[in-house]
Amino acid sequence: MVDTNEVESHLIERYEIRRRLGKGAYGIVWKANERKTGRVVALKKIFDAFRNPTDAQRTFREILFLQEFADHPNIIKLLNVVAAKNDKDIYLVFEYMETDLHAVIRKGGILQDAHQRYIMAQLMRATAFLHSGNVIHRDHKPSNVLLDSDCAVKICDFGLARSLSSIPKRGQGDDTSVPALTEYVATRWYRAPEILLSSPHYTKGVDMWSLGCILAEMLLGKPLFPGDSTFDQIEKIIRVIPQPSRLDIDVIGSQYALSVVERAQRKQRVTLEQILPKDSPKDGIDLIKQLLVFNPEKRPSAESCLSHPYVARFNTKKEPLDLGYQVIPPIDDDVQLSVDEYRSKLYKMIREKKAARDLERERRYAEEQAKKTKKEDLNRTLTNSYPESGSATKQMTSTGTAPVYPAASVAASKPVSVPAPYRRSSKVVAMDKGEPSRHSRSAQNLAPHQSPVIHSRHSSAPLHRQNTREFTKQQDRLRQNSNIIRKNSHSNNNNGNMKDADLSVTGKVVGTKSRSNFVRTTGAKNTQPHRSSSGTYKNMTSSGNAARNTGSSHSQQYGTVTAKWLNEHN
Ligand SMILES: Nc1ncnc2c1ncn2[C@@H]1O[C@H](COP(=O)(O)OP(=O)(O)OP(=O)(O)O)[C@@H](O)[C@H]1O
Repeated sequence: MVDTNEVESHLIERYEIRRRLGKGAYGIVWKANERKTGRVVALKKIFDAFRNPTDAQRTFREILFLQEFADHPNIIKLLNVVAAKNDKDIYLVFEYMETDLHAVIRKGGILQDAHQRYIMAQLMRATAFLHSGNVIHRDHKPSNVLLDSDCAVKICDFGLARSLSSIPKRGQGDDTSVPALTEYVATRWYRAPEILLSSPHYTKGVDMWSLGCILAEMLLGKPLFPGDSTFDQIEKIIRVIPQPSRLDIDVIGSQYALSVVERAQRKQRVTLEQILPKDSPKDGIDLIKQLLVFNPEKRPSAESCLSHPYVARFNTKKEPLDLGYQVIPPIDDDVQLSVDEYRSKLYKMIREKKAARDLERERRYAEEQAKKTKKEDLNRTLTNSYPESGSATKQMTSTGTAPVYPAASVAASKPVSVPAPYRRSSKVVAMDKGEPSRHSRSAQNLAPHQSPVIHSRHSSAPLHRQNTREFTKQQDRLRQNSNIIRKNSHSNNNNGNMKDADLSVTGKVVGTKSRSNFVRTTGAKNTQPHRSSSGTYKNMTSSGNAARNTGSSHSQQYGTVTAKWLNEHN
């Protein structure tokens, strides 16, 4: 049973809440139906979105970047933003996805080699798109990789994303004159060494590192570097990756790096091949090795990874890889504004974006209408050029009919064509009608550009499964898994209060006592590092932010190596 008290009445009027999908550090996500259209959506309620400047900044970033990157098929689409009446909470309406990569990996035995490659290819494409806008996601991890039954990937959770345009780069200006590049509180297991070592320089390489960890996790079936403290994390990394040279260490510009790395090097080394399953694909291991190198400058870009043999087969080149401009946030990321400023800037940005979108829709509609009219006129002209059809000259003069501009809402309801293999929504409709083609695909036997199907959520599609017995088993497993995940999620989250201890088995961390101090309790995922609700860059000099930390040294527990830590451990 869904506790609809958690959702305000003006939302209930628009959305029928079906069930809870997950609960993250910042809110709850439900599956819902938009009453007007019947469309299935995911409704995320961000509790107290403007509780303090740090949370307000996170909310601002999440919405800003989601809006900027909405046009990529591998990035979750934000359909709507609805403010709560209390002016505190905020509701984000997303397209719905069935599960996430963390849940699928944890279940085990579901992803075949082709699925893994296809997932990586999509992650690379999404990341290349973000990077083309000069933005880093900074929180790539399996639970932020949403999946559907076609194995289509959409990355979510942009709360930590950051534009590089506002980040000082080496050699530009005096490092002491810019705000300290501060603690980075993303999930520890996927965190690049330079972040762990408090480098003041962030590059797109931080995302590439996380992608290497995700690929290794898919092959291994569990996290590659499940560090239980910052130093343990560094140690686990250093014993596996190639030894960094002095230059590699210097490159990240961290004053702690050399001593910490030297200390970590005392641990017995182990190779990736020894850790990963024996039947791991060679090209997959090669890609991981390229991504998991100490020096961020030596990691390949997302775009160049798409030519790597591990993913090249799934590089469809159908959707844009280049945003075409750099995203420069209207607010400097290094300056923290007041809660009210963030709120009013956010609402203004949403209004402006909406107006721009409506205009763009009208423009596109007008363009289509003009094309249609031209085509019709041409047809008429051709028909009339036969003697019995009348005068061609007469027809020619009728071209150029002024397009009719429809209301934006009408234009908005026009279907958007999405290139294969991302035509999930149209395929879902087709499947109900018994479309045979895509679902008879075996994961091993794919032609270039074909997507492997994980499972179908439509039990009424037997046609597609006749010659894919093993696949059917997988599909059932995933479906069951999905049900278990959702069920457990529901039963475990029976109290909608973010402040109560809770565990969602969708693999999301859920809040305990307060959002600034939350822990996982049991299970593999539960030992994952915690994220502070501040979840963003935090100025180390800011006492306000420090106060939100967990009491002990937050940076030691979740963030980066500090001078204090070094003193205590050397
Ligand atoms: N569009 C969606 N469709 C289906 N499920 C979703 C969708 N968005 C989120 N979820 C589910 O809800 C979970 C929490 O979502 P999300 O990561 O956005 O929340 P969060 O509070 O920012 O999480 P975190 O604790 O990682 O910061 C996801 O892991 C996923 O299982």
